[in-house]
Amino acid sequence: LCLGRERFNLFVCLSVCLSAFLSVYLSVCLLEMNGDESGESNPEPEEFIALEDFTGSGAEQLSFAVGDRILIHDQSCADWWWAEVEGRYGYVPSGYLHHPDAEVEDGWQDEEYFGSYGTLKLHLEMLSDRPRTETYRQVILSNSTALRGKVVMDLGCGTGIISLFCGRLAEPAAVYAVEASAVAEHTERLVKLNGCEGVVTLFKSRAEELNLPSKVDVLVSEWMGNCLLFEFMVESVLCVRDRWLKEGGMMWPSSATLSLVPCQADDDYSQKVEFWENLYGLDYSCLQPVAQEEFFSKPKFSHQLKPEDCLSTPCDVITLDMHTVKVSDLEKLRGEFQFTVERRGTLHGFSAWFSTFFQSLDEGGPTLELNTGPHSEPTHWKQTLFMLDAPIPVEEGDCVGGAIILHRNPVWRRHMSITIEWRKKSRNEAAFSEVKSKRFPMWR
Ligand SMILES: N=C(N)NCC[C@H]1O[C@@H](n2cnc3c(N)ncnc32)[C@H](O)[C@@H]1O
Repeated sequence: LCLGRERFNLFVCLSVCLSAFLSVYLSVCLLEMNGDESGESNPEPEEFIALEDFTGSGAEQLSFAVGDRILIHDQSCADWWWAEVEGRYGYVPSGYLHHPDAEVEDGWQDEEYFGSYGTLKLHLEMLSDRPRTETYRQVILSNSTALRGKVVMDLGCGTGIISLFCGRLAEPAAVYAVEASAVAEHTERLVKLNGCEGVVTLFKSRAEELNLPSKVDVLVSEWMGNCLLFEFMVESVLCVRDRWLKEGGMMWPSSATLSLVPCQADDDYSQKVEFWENLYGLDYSCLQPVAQEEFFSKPKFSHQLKPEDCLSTPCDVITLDMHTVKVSDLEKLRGEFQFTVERRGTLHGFSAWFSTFFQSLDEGGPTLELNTGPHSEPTHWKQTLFMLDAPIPVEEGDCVGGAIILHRNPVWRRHMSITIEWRKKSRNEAAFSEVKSKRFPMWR
């Protein structure tokens, strides 16, 4: 009986503890569930990055620019989230936002990027570009004496032509030729075929992952993309500069500028927009806005700007000093401009191009320049055309002011968007028009 009583007491004890545990557990679950529904479970807002500019409509929606940090307070609705941007509250479209921790399979798209350089196609285009290739040859030739005994790195050497110029036209102590794509297989043979194996060492590697025998005196690279920065290979150049260039070492190019000019583009406008006005006697004009969006929402690469289509004297809007510019500077670059229109015409848009400059290793020696603008011998880059949505008639003496903003894509790291802001003041008016702007993704 005694044993029975003890067992009974034990049973009662256990069941009381168990029911206490269950009621605590259930209340915690309920709290958590309730918390999620009312959104109170995450009192801390989550930070997202804006992938695109967004202009909100009405008081309820927030406007923001690509790259802005957006605090999200409530994601209960799928498409519109309650957000805060710099102290302002409102709804934002969730599709425009990217969570910094979300895995992007490969923001650098390296497989696709280096794959594109693994065959001869792009190297043929670059090597066929005489102004480009001859400029680098002249840089090596005019610095051949000063290069004696120096250690040079050729970053992104491709088939190795700049390294071979060094080996054949100068007497450097060593040339480190660095190439990450499959074209490096051919570079090895080219170095031997041209008798440079004694001085040129090939590194088949991404430059950022290099382990070199020594630092270098000169870092030479042909890294420029459309609109100067597209591909953002320049980031690799700056990372290698910071890691492997000796104090006081030389960067070739030493500096780079982006130039801009307001321009006419009659052919582009007539072939892409006016074309729809009267088609075999039929009215297709309702397609003009569709054509505008399809053909003019992105920049036009390889545009051949004719000098007579320039409405003003071009101006340099952005300059990079390759010895001092930082990778973080590349996130957002802004350049202002103020053009005086030099002849009556139609402002269809703006054209951009770049120049690179190569300081001499000799004190006081000549700086060499590769200019890809409309007044120089055409290169494979040609120029980039940014078409506005509506042509603007202009007269001599009118003023076109504004800014160009290069915004690096926070997710797709080889891409950027270029926003052009502009306003016009006719020669007989005192005030400028309101500022208009258009954003051109290149390409994301
Ligand atoms: N726009 C250009 N001038 N592109 C040239 C790019 C050349 O450099 C190579 N390249 C680009 N980035 C890198 C890098 N980080 N490491 C090594 N090679 C590179 C690329 O494979 C191609 O051969």
